[in-house]
This record gives sequence, C-alpha cells and structure tokens, in this order.
Amino acid sequence: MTSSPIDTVHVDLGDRAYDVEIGAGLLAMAGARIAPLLARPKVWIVTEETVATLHLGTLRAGLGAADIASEVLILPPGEATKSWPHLQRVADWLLSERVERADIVVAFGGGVIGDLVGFAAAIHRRGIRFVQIPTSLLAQVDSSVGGKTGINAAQGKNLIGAFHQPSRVLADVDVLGTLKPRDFLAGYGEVAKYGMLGDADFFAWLEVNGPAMAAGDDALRQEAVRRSVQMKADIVMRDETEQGCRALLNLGHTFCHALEAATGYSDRLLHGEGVAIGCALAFELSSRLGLCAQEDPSRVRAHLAAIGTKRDLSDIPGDLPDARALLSLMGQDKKVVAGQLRFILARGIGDAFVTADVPTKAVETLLQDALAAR
Ligand SMILES: NC(=O)c1ccc[n+]([C@@H]2O[C@H](COP(=O)([O-])OP(=O)(O)OC[C@H]3O[C@@H](n4cnc5c(N)ncnc54)[C@H](O)[C@@H]3O)[C@@H](O)[C@H]2O)c1
Ligand SMILES: O=C(O)C(=O)C[C@@H](O)[C@H](O)[C@H](O)COP(=O)(O)O
Ligand SMILES: [Zn+2]
Repeated sequence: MTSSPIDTVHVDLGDRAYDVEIGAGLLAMAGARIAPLLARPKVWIVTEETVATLHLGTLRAGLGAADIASEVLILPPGEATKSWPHLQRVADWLLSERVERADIVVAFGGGVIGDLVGFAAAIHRRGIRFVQIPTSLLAQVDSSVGGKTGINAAQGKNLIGAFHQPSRVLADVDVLGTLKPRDFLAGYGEVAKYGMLGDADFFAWLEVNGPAMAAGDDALRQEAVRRSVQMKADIVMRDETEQGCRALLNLGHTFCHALEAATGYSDRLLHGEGVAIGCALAFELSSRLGLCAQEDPSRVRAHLAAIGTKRDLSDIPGDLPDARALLSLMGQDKKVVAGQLRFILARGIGDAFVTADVPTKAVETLLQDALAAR
C-alpha cells in the first residue's frame, strides 16, 4: 500500500473533457466518484474472469457504499476477446439489460476490456458514456486514456473501432500488485515508449527507477503512471483524432501490430512486448538511416534488457513470416496514406517524429537482419 495522495490528470477536450484519477484505494472509492455521472443509481460492469476473481468484490463494495447497484458481464481474458464475437456478446447484453442512453457502462480490466467495452459503448444506441477502471499497468498508462476503442480483425490490429472518450478514468495502483510479472513487464513497454518518444528525462528516470518499480515499489509505480498519463493527455489534447502529432504515441506500433497479427493475437506475443520490440526496431532503423546516434538503439535495448522484457524478434517463440510478409502486414497500418507507410522515427531518445520518407528497402533489410539473428 502506498500513502501517496490521489493524482488527477485533466484531459481537456471541451464537452468531452474528463479526469483521470491515479492512486491507491480507488476501487473502494469508486461509488462516490461515479455517482455524479449517473441518471439512476445503477451501472453495468463488463470485466473478465481473472480481474473478476481478484477485484470485482472490492469494486462492487465501493459502488454499494454509494448505493449504486451493479450488473456484471464476465468475459474470457486475453487478446482474443477483442473480437467480433465478443463485441456482439457485449452489445447483446447491453440491449437485453435495457441500458439507456443516459446510463453508464464500466470497463473493468486491462486494455482488452477497455478497448472492447469502449467500442460497445460507442455503438450502443449510437453512443452512451462509459467509465474506464483500468487494472493492468498498460491500461493505466495508456489504453484507458485518449478514447481509441475497437477490436482486432483478421486483416489487422484495431482495424474496427471508433474514437470515444471515457467520462472518467479511475486507476487504482493497488491492483497492479496482483499482475503476473510478464503482464506487468508488457505494460512497461508502453511506459518506456513515452520516454523514448518525447521525454529523455523520463527515460533517464526509468533507467534509475524502473527496476525498483518492476519489483513492486508502489510510490514509483504511481509516479510512472502519472507521468505517462500526463504525457498522453498532453498529446491527445493537441490532436484527439490523430491527424498529426498523436501518431507519436504509435512509436514501435507499425512493427508491433504486424508481429501481433503474425502470431495470431496469441500469448506468443503480448501487445506491450510487441511495443518494446517495435521501439527497439524503430531506433535501429533511425540509426541505420543516420537520424540518431548509434548508441541510442543500444541504450534502448540495454534498458529493456535490464527490466527483463522482450526486445528482439528472437524473444518471440515459434516461427515468424519472412520480411516481405511482415511488410505486407504492415501495409494495413492506419497511418498509411495513399498506399505509403508512415513511421515514427527518432533523432534521439525523447525526440521522435513522424515521417513517410523511409525507403522500403531499408525496412526490409532491417527485418531480414532481425529475423536472421533469431
Ligand atoms: N486504446 C488504446 O489507446 C490502447 C493503448 C495501448 C494498448 N491498447 C490495447 O490494449 C490491449 C493490451 O492491454 P493489456 O496489456 O492490459 O492486456 P489485457 O487486457 O489482456 O491484460 C493483460 C493480462 O493481465 C490480466 N490482468 C489485468 N488486470 C489484472 C490485475 N489487476 N491482476 C492480475 N491480472 C490482471 C488479464 O487477465 C490479462 O491476462 C491490446 O489489445 C492493445 O491493443 C489500446
Ligand atoms: O493512443 C494512441 O494514439 C496510441 O497509439 C496508443 C497505442 O499504445 C495503442 O496501442 C493504440 O491502440 C494503437 O492505435 P492504432 O491506431 O495504431 O491501432
Ligand atoms: Zn500500444
């Protein structure tokens, strides 16, 4: 348990503005925080089996303390849940529960539940409000904020979705204590991404504090979540629907999403692990193109190694497609314009930028070399 006070990051998006609260014990306080949003004293919670077993009782008690009733739908855990069949299941459940336009749905889980339930909320009766209660490190630092919602398609990652901002985000850092080490480290990939894309001081802070944070220091975890959310909020407030600078948050993701598709959205590769590998590849590409110092990709990989997360294609078990096939998967990326891939590259740690000026041959050679090293 940490004794740090609750931090608040305000995401100022006009009539879609909301607060992200970060701190210990927020599940038990959820009722008081959600009550002002409600037209009637009831919420509909969508969660998954692992989170329900560990934390649903605390959340429901917290809601009950403010006399808020709750109905619950429990889905299977894992990336495969972010799919058409489960979207249909959530949509059918909300209709069968007669959830109204003024009601609130609660997404209680990691990024899979947040993305799926946010999208279901976006399309239920043409859009109802939802609250994010993220339970994984990844969801607290990234997916619960900014309003990207959606599901995966056979053709690629997150290809069906909508921008739909939550009405509130409650990130209870206590629940991070029950994450499996692998899931915590996957989320760390997105934390390190923030330092790499726009804040060299934060990256240096992580180099010092990351190991203690991974080992369980709650105050450091809260600080890392707060800084990450603040960075994401600052970018989203400037570019809510990714017309420009929001694409920086996609550092490493063009590679990551192709690798996730290539591994069938299975537990061979978790999203945050793919982000870490993708960031390492993006820095290697930047170095090969003469954009950043040769030391930068080594420093990135050294930090990921020190934390103990995946960082190379050789860390992915099983077969992978060849470089051309990976490039073809990358062609479904949402940043493609007129058939041209765009990449997030870097002039250094903390200094990323978006560019279409990347020779395909350089990417292919990079992937060939990375595959050959497996
Ligand atoms: N919308 C966005 O902006 C955005 C940003 C980043 C990632 N994402 C998406 O988020 C998803 C990945 O999110 P994730 O890493 O949270 O995956 P996840 O939701 O599958 O959660 C990871 C694992 O942790 C478990 N878990 C969650 N909370 C727990 C807790 N408190 N204690 C114990 N176990 C817990 C889950 O059961 C699961 O096994 C991907 O689909 C990715 O595309 C979206
Ligand atoms: O919020 C964003 O913008 C991001 O890019 C954050 C990413 O970490 C996240 O994985 C996002 O879902 C990727 O978006 P996509 O548009 O490339 O599917
Ligand atoms: Zn991501």
